[in-house]
Amino acid sequence: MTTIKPLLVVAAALVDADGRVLLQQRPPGRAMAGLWEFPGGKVEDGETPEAALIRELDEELGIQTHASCLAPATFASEALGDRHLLLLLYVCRKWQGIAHPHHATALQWVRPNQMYALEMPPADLPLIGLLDALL
Ligand SMILES: Nc1nc2c([nH]c(=O)n2[C@@H]2O[C@H](COP(=O)(O)OP(=O)(O)OP(=O)(O)O)[C@@H](O)[C@H]2O)c(=O)[nH]1
Repeated sequence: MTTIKPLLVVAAALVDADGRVLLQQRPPGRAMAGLWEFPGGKVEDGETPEAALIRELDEELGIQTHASCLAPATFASEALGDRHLLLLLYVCRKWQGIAHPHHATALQWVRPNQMYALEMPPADLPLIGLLDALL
């Protein structure tokens, strides 16, 4: 029997005062290059999901937030190569600093209904309608 190891990833829908959400574009030379994704990344051993997301937001965007500002919103479950991706999506409306693309090719602020026109990872597609209904 094949054993499938889950891959735990956390990501944030950072929402601004106008209800727009921050997406970042994956850089060239990596899996899913050019696609637009929510900032975040893998949860490392010994980390809580919230600590991982706070770390990733600082590393990727240079913004700081707190676990109390991360509201669990929804999740995605999708085959990813020989792993199975479980992506926990949080909504965050409060942070310090201005987001800059430290790793991404570009950033953009979009309303959820504008995401349908963007190329996003397959796991993210079911999240669009859920975010649209939630925000
Ligand atoms: N951050 C983020 N990752 C996503 C999204 N959707 C999605 O399928 N993923 C996948 O979840 C994993 C995120 O981990 P990561 O960003 O640390 O992984 P990576 O492969 O880019 O970096 P690595 O060099 O650390 O392995 C990637 O396989 C990525 O393709 C999303 O909206 N945001």
